[in-house]
Amino acid sequence: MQELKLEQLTPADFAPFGVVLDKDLAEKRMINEGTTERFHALAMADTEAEGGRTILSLFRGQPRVFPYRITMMERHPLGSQAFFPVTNRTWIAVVALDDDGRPGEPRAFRVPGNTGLQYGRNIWHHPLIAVGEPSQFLVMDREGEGDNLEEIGYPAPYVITEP
Ligand SMILES: NC(=O)N[C@@H](O)C(=O)O
Ligand code: NI
Repeated sequence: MQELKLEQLTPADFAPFGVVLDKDLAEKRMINEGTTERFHALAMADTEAEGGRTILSLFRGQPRVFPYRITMMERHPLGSQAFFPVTNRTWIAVVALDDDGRPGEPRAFRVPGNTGLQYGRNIWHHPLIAVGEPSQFLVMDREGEGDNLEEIGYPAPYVITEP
């Protein structure tokens, strides 16, 4: 079993996999007579393939138990998937580039509780990894026809020793 080290998240490091949803990276607009700051267009959903449409859901993830084994990855061939934490708690994202139709070497990022991520369409990622306590996330992804979930196991598991 190979140890998967947690990396600090940077937009550049995450760029091959998707977009970091961070208000400080967004265009800020003052609206509503100056009473509201609009952090505009953190991401653009990519959900229209094969007649899909964008939906917004709420996930409540139970915390994973560590050491946590990464034994599989998934991807959504027809749409992007964005997670934004509602409960301000650090979480973990595990992603991988494609290697001839299978997930390549995974990378694990520690994500601050005030930061979200959008996985690009067809990007390998591990299902939600909540840490410490049940954690809620707004999730923007695709509803529609077609098979939008592909899951593949790793021949040998990776392990995240501690969050
Ligand atoms: N299954 C589901 O809706 N969630 C996963 O895609 C995930 O990435 O957590
Ligand atoms: Ni997913």
